[in-house]
Amino acid sequence: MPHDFMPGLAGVPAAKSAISDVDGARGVLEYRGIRVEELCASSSYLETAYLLLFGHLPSRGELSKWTEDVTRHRRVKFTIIDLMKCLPEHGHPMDALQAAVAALGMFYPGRNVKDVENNYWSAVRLVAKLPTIVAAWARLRRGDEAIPPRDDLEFSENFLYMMTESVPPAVWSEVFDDCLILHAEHTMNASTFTGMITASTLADPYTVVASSIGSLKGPLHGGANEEVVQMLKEIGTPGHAREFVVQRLADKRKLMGFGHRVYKVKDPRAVILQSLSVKLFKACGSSPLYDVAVEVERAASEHLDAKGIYPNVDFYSGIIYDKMGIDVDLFTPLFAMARVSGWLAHWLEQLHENKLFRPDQIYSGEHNRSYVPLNERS
Ligand SMILES: CC(=O)SCCNC(=O)CCNC(=O)[C@H](O)C(C)(C)COP(=O)(O)OP(=O)(O)OC[C@H]1O[C@@H](n2cnc3c(N)ncnc32)[C@H](O)[C@@H]1OP(=O)(O)O
Ligand SMILES: O=C([O-])CC(=O)C(=O)O
Repeated sequence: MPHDFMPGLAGVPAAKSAISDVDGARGVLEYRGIRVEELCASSSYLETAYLLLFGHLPSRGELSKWTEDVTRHRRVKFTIIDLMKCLPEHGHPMDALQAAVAALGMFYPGRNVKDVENNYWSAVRLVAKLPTIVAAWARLRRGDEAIPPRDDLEFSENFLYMMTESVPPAVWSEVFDDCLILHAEHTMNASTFTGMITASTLADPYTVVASSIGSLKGPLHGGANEEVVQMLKEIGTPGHAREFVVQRLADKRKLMGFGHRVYKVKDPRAVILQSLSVKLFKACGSSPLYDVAVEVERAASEHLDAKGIYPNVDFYSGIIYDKMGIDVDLFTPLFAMARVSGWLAHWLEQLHENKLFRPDQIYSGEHNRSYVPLNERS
């Protein structure tokens, strides 16, 4: 049967899902029907992860069990830390994260994905351990020891503590937790789709998440948050922003952190992240990067608004992380440790009615050619 070819599968539904929804024309993002603005105002990352994974807001008892389960599984085995110590310290943190997550799967039973109880514990472990791995790598590569998690600290507070060995100011944890909520899920994006393809073979969840991490790394997807801050640093001052934007577009190069396959207005997450950065600056002083970013957005709007290209989730997030002193190449791992709940939600959803992903192709090569022996080839 002939099919229309849609490059990048643009607009082609690849799954039915009740996890999240994007209205790209109005700039609305909902998780399980609840707008992200409301979740940032009232929920926590861990509660939102539960909502994504299990489909409903937890009762008090469910939330306390989930929080306790995740908290008790934050530690990673010393052999994982030893493995990370063997990786080259100049390597990209996304590669270290991918390797560590793939290795995690060798320690835990995950192969029988029909075992619902085991799937629950796999989700607990992955949500719990990714931050520990990210923070451990941030320290190990500088020659410092990894800091073990503290059970008395909440999820985001504990992550920032493991990065620095000091308990962060409350506003940092609040802002960071909202960042995690905003990065937790986003319908059929490339890394989620990658994970679903892997999951469709009934591979274990560690392998699913490791493959999603690989996909998130690329600069057209999660890797853009790192490139945005590099771009803002290169621009240097707000006064240079307009000239930079004009030149970049004249060179037919993309502005990082702008544009989206689905949103044709400013990404609602960029709107919230921008206000979160202002909240952070009120508490601990501004960032020159923010002033540059605002000018880039203003200059870009003169050229890109007409094409429906606006800031996406990656545009303002890095400014927040940079202000917290987090290294630029760790920004995409932060994205991954939030998105793991979305990846796993799609994994669990797909297991209910799994069908192996095996799309078709349109062959554009030749047929019936003869093999030419090596000594007869020109
Ligand atoms: C978490 C996330 O994944 S959010 C996305 C993060 N990625 C980035 O920020 C990287 C920069 N942005 C992009 O590369 C793109 O906007 C994408 C890949 C995100 C989505 O784009 P697609 O739907 O594939 O559209 P595509 O890349 O084909 O662009 C369509 C047109 O808009 C232009 N365009 C898209 N994004 C940008 C941009 N950031 N800057 C300038 N022009 C752009 C393209 O040049 C193209 O123009 P043309 O029609 O004149 O050739
Ligand atoms: O939906 C997409 O294509 C990319 C994105 O914004 C995300 O994954 O958060």
